Amino acid sequence: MFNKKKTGKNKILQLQQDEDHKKDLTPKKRKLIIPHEDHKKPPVTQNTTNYNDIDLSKYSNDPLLTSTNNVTFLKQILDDKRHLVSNLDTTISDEDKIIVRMMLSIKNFLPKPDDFHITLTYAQSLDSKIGYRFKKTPISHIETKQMTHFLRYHHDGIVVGYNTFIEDNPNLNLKFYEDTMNFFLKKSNKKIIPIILDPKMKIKNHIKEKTNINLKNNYLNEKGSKAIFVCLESCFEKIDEQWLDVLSVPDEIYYNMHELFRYISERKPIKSFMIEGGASIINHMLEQNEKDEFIDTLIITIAPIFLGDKAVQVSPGINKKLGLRNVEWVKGTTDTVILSKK
Ligand SMILES: NC(=O)C1=CN([C@@H]2O[C@H](COP(=O)(O)OP(=O)(O)OC[C@H]3O[C@@H](n4cnc5c(N)ncnc54)[C@H](O)[C@@H]3O)[C@@H](O)[C@H]2O)C=CC1
Ligand SMILES: Nc1nc(O)c(N)c(N[C@@H]2O[C@H](COP(=O)(O)O)[C@@H](O)[C@H]2O)n1
Repeated sequence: MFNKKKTGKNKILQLQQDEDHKKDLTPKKRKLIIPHEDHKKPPVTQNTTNYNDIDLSKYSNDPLLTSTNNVTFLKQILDDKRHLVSNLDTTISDEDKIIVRMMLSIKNFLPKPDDFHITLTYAQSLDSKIGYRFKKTPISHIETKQMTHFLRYHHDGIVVGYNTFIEDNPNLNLKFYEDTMNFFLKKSNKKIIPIILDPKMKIKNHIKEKTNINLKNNYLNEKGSKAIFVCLESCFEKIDEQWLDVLSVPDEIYYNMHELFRYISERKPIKSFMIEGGASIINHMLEQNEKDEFIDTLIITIAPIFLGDKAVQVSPGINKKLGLRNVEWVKGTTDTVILSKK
């Protein structure tokens, strides 16, 4: 994941990696087959419309849409272009589609079935900010948001820190699945498991005070899985709530992120973890990854915005330059996504 200093053995290793990296960059004409439930049906009348011609701006002037608007926005696109989308059972070139191209670009960065895998992913501004306090801050464009949901689809568990749970009241589900993914993936009842890192078990008081919790509503309305709150063994208390389980972790393991995820995966049906944030969790992971390369994939969406000094910042506590290797960039309409793997 990170480039090591080029000395002695490391230098050879790095040169080898550079060579491998060059190979990765060799332009290839990829044949893109979209998994689709109608895939085997004979092609319907070929439509020559280029998806790059879709005028996204007519749906909204502001690329910074809220999650809810994103869904509406997407529905509009799909409704308008349904006749085209239903023809996706042909082989297509990646120039032809905007959202599809994003999803396909991350194919080589996805977890392999049944492998233990850790993905760290988040969306940031140009000034490395990931949101305002207590205000769910849309950063990603519709395409990159879609890509994130596609990523979610390929993981068993989605992880956030307690502050993100409190400040964003997130859904952490596959809400775009029904809207879009049906067009790209075989139908499945796949649900991702929300995991909240809550060492001190603050959830105990929170549920007494707050009733409108999206994770709870989603579970009760069958729109999401039962959440797992992960706490320190020394802080464990029983909670009798249908929508959540509490997993206690030995105190000496808890803050070692690699060991923590291994511990969870040995006790829950979760092999692949997608960690979305917030800043403390991201910083901590990046810092620990420098010594123990446990992050398999790092995917950062960079949006063409500044959020300013009041926003929450990602900046690991390191005192040296840290580079990524095995890097690919994917350019969207407004955002750019950087992908890196071990
Ligand atoms: N743009 C994006 O992609 C995302 C943005 N966010 C934003 O991040 C902000 C929250 O970030 P933070 O305040 O930094 O909180 P956070 O979400 O990182 O949670 C921090 C809390 O997690 C717990 N924790 C458990 N293990 C930990 C560990 N190893 N290291 C650090 N904390 C650990 C502690 O209770 C700690 O107080 C919110 O404003 C949210 O909107 C969150 C996720 C993604
Ligand atoms: N990929 C991405 N782009 C943004 O613009 C974001 N604000 C976030 N935030 C993360 O997504 C969570 C919200 O998830 P739901 O849409 O409610 O399922 C939020 O809590 C952050 O983790 N991510």
